[in-house]
Amino acid sequence: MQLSLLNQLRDQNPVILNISNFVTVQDVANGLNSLGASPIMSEEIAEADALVQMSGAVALNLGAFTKQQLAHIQKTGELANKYHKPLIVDPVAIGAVAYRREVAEQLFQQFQVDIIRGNAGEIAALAGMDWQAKGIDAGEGDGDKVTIAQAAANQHHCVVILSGPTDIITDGTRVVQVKNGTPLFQLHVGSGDMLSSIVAAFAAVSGGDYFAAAQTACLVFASAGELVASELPAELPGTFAMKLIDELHLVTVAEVERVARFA
Ligand SMILES: Nc1ncnc2c1ncn2[C@@H]1O[C@H](COP(=O)(O)OP(=O)(O)OP(=O)(O)O)[C@@H](O)[C@H]1O
Ligand SMILES: Cc1ncsc1CCO
Ligand SMILES: [Mg+2]
Repeated sequence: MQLSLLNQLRDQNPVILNISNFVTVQDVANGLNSLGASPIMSEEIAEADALVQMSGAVALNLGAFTKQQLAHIQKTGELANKYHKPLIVDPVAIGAVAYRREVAEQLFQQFQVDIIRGNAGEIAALAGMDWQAKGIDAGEGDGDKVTIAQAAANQHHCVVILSGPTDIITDGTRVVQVKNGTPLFQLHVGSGDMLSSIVAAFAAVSGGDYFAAAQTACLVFASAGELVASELPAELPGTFAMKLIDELHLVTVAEVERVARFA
């Protein structure tokens, strides 16, 4: 685990270009900003070239797009490849909506993604494995999640993060499991979207080691949430979300090391 990447991220303050969804865009921007990166969002294809060039990494969220926005998403992914910027995709709800899955598969033929971050329902869909996803949620399935994540990584030639109570990070061969977190994450819509953009921020400072970036991002984010939850007097989703933003700013390498549980 390369926790020194957290300090590098804060020192370098990389610009992270996000095509977000309209539901969680502000959480994504504030999560990145609070952690120590510099978010920029865009909905205009005419500025895509300039924005990709100035960015340290690009995060594409497939949460809620129109056909026009899809053209923008595709162009931005192609530009990330052209300018050799780390490219992260969050394939929201592709396990539940066939149209989204087809769109995602078409996009993955237009550009090479470096890291895909999704829940079990989304990653199972990518791997072509049986799973009952439910809307944006992971849903139910009895397949082995490590096998599913490895299959998705091998099929898409990238690092895959299958997030949930345990985050599984794999490049198809190597596997790391981050066991930190809190069920409160599930009570805040956009926890996954925040994680995906934070993965991009770590990728920006990783020197091309996307497996290390993905692990460290998962550990820092889940540990921050766990630290917040441990101080709350009850299950308070609104307070959790607010304090998570605070904790992303405050959390230190030493604090993450103290609570870290991974294998
Ligand atoms: N039951 C849980 N216990 C501990 N941590 C959890 C739990 N569920 C999710 N997490 C954490 O929540 C974060 C987001 O992952 P999750 O799999 O919920 O994303 P998601 O389903 O895409 O969320 P959304 O689409 O609602 O934003 C990760 O850091 C993950 O470790
Ligand atoms: C609720 C919701 N619907 C489309 S995107 C989104 C936020 C989670 O990505
Ligand atoms: Mg999600």
